[in-house]
Amino acid sequence: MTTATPASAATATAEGAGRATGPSAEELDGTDPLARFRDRFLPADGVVAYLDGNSLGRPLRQTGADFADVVAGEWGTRLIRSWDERWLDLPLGLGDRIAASTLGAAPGQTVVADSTTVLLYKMMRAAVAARPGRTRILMDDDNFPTDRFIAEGIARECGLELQWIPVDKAAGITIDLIDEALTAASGEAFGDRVALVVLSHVSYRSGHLADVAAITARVHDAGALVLWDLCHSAGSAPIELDAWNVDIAVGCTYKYLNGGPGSPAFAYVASALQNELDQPIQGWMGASDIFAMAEGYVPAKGMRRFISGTPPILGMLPMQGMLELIEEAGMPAIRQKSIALTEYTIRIVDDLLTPFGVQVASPRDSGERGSHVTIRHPRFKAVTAELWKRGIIPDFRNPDGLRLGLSPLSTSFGEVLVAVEAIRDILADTESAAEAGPGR
Ligand SMILES: Cc1ncc(COP(=O)(O)O)c(C=O)c1O
Ligand SMILES: Nc1ccccc1C(=O)C[C@H](N)C(=O)O
Repeated sequence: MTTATPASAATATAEGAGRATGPSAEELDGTDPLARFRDRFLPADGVVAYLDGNSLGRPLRQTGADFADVVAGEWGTRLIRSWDERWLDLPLGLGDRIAASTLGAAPGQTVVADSTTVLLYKMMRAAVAARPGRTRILMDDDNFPTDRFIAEGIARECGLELQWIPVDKAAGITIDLIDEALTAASGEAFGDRVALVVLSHVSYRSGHLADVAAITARVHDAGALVLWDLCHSAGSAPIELDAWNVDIAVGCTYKYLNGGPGSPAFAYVASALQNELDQPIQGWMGASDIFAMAEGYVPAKGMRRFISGTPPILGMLPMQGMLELIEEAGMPAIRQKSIALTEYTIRIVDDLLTPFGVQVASPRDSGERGSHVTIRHPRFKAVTAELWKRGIIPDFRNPDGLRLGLSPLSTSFGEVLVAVEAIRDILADTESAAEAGPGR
């Protein structure tokens, strides 16, 4: 790694923001077929560039009015009657809508409920119980903390072993890694100790996009179930859960589905598997006859059984507005814009930041990349703090990763340029790291 002097950095600047090697941000914004959608989001005072939609998507302009309508109407006027008229069916109806527009899944396999964490718990517990006699959960060691922590807890609770799959930082989760892990978990037959494999479609750290179809097929060769975490792909990358033969998937709705802070998550269970899975938080809303007030729990047939208690109806509102935008734009165009944004980001990072020793941690092949680009530098914790002061909002992930989250419907190429130029300026200005700022 070579660290440039400010003088060589200035040379990079003089070359311009990638203009030598491709179209400028202005040109890209000018020809962006999805540019019109940006105006549908609420402007944020003092924010110059918002590059954290992979953590919290922006609200739509219409969201405030949508809330006011529901407070006055469905809640304020229809009151308790709204449960029968709409709300009881909303977790499944909205699930079907997310499934159709973003998950490549037929109706009746997706539900909206709980937080991602709670759904991960319910689904992992149900899955391991459906493979009795198998004693291992496999998970990549770079998975998001909540996934890892939930698996640790379930392993302890159920007397199972948690086998970590060591992720190759350069290549992400590959079929070879899965093969090796399943082979290591073989007794009489390939992978026969494994009950469940849990992986993320897009890595929260590096942005690697996993080959879900191929990996799922290999897990099935071992007779195990697979659970995919779709938090970083739902709404930004193509997903074909039915065609890929996925068993179970869970994802959050506050990133690229713009559901707002704490909006409920979704879970998908392939129809053939649904009645085989018994989830551990057996509340009345997932029972076969909700209002029977029965003595004992009998799970509902189908996806309703994965609901536990009263669903957070208000938290489901903003994502409904966002789904309209997604349906209007279509996932193929959204993916195209996502690729254009990440390609542009990598191009100008190469141009402007490589002279400072910045490295691109995300894959360079668009086919292997989700919708954020992670760049690395030892001083990025302090740089992120300074960016936030200037109204430029990416995020920082320990130990040295700065993530540039690119939301296809709300992010402009101009925002990326402003952010990367600011990173260059801060790196040029600061000699040493200041241990401060938002770090997680
Ligand atoms: C891959 C992944 N899983 C899970 C979560 C979060 O779970 P929860 O929505 O319960 O906080 C996140 C982000 O917060 C994530 O990136
Ligand atoms: N839900 C949050 C609440 C507070 C701060 C961050 C988050 C995130 O979503 C983090 C994200 N999952 C990540 O990939 O780091």
